[in-house]
Amino acid sequence: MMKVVSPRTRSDSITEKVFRRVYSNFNISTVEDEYIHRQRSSDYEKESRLRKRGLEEKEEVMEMEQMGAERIKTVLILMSDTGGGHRASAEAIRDAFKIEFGDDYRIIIKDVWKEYTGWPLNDMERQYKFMVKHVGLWSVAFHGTSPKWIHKSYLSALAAYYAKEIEAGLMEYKPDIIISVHPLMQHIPLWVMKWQGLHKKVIFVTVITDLNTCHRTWFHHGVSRCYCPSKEVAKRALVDGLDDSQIRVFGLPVRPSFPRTIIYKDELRRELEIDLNLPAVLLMGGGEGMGPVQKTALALGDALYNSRERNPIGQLIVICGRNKVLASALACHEWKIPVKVRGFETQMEKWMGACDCIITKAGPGTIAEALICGLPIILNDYIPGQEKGNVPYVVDNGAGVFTRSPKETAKIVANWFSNNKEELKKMSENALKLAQPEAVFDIVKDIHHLSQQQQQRIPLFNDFSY
Ligand SMILES: CCCCC/C=C\C/C=C\CCCCCCCC(=O)OC[C@H](CO[C@@H]1O[C@H](CO)[C@H](O)[C@H](O)[C@H]1O)OC(=O)CCCCCCC/C=C\C/C=C\CCCCC
Ligand SMILES: O=c1ccn([C@@H]2O[C@H](COP(=O)(O)OP(=O)(O)O)[C@@H](O)[C@H]2O)c(=O)[nH]1
Repeated sequence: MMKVVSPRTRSDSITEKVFRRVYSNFNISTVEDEYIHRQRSSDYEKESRLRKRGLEEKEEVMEMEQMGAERIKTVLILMSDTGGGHRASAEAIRDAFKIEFGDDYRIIIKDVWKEYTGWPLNDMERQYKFMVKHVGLWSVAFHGTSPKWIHKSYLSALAAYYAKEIEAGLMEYKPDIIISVHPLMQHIPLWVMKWQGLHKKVIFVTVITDLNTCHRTWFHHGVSRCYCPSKEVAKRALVDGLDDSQIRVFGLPVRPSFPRTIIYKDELRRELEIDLNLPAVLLMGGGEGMGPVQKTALALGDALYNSRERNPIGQLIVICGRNKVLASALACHEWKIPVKVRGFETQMEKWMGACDCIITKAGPGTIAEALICGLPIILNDYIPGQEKGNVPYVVDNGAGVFTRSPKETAKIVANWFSNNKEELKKMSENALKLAQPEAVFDIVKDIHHLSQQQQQRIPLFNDFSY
């Protein structure tokens, strides 16, 4: 069913603009029609090209295939700084590729939305921050966009509107492999690739960075692989219609510096100038320093001080991430116990390795890292929707507890550091059992395997297609 609109009827409304873009790009009315049309014509062109070339060219292809085996592959990782977790996972994948395959892969981490598109896609960070501050609003947006028809129509309109810009972004990097580590980076690039006839040549995989109650936009049927961090997420992927063959469960990708750093607590404490003898609690709130960090720090300042004996029973490290207001408020406070207040840290494995337990909102990245370091976790907050399921993931596996009360949190830590060291030890063991330190290596090895299979099927696409 084609609906062609005459240019004379065009107005400046957003809807019209979207359709105008679609028509002017492809001279066709609907997105679905566009797929079919583009696909058919590209298949037809491909077939006739192959027929024309004949045997002579087959030999040429074989020669190029041998050269291609040595060609450096380009991997484009799509992420957005909505929270700190997506970037951390992207960096983890980049570092693991480097460790496993040296210079065989060129890794580019990009927020293509920010660099190549306009509003609202290029402004997601700011809008997301606003929404999660007003949790009710985020909850409505998260659950309201869960039905497929809602998010698909919204995202397809954006894809059509920004098709040229995103195409330009892809052309600039000419990726052999695209890895999305963000829930909103499946549909649009896959549509654009389909329009270009690249979807069979470029490997597209999704690496999910939510541990349990993730948004349905993560599950796109057109991906070669959907890497799920847990069985719970894999079940959701199956229910959403992904095929078993697309799903792999390796764990959430954590920067290799976590599993590969040999941790000597004393050495780390010396390096970070932390007291060697007092137990230490790490307090944080994701990359943005979210959640009840300030109130909890103050409550810990009281609870970890033994006023009868006039000495501290523990020490506190607060990592405020990018929250400068929080960092300066805490730095001004007068503490009775040893306290370190830090901003955004790039070597989180060292801070975690130097501490005995952690208090954090239920961010999946921080949870996965803390598990690798064997840190018992007190979860003190979660973002509705994607982080809600992380609470039972930790608590039901005996790796931590959940409480929203800063006083209760401080009491638990004081208890762990004085009378209840056994519980702390048990939880640390459970955390290590739940940890998946090899996940990121398993993921990159599987992608490498996919890439080798692809090369056998469609040799050297990069030399023909871009
Ligand atoms: C019927 C009522 C619907 C009302 C909504 C109307 C319009 C859309 C407005 C908002 C879109 C809301 C998007 C919801 C889908 C989000 C999927 C999701 O899980 O997002 C999570 C990420 C953040 O990542 C998480 O961060 C956590 C920590 O902070 C943690 O680390 C976790 O692991 C991470 O997964 O959220 C986003 O990226 C949201 C960006 C939302 C930007 C909102 C502003 C709109 C701007 C652009 C719109 C672009 C796309 C919207 C697509 C809508 C369809 C899904
Ligand atoms: O100063 C900081 C604070 C946080 N992080 C990292 O940011 C990520 C936070 O991800 P998470 O999923 O926990 O929460 P988000 O920030 O996405 O809400 C984790 O990898 C943290 O180690 C970091 O590198 N430095």
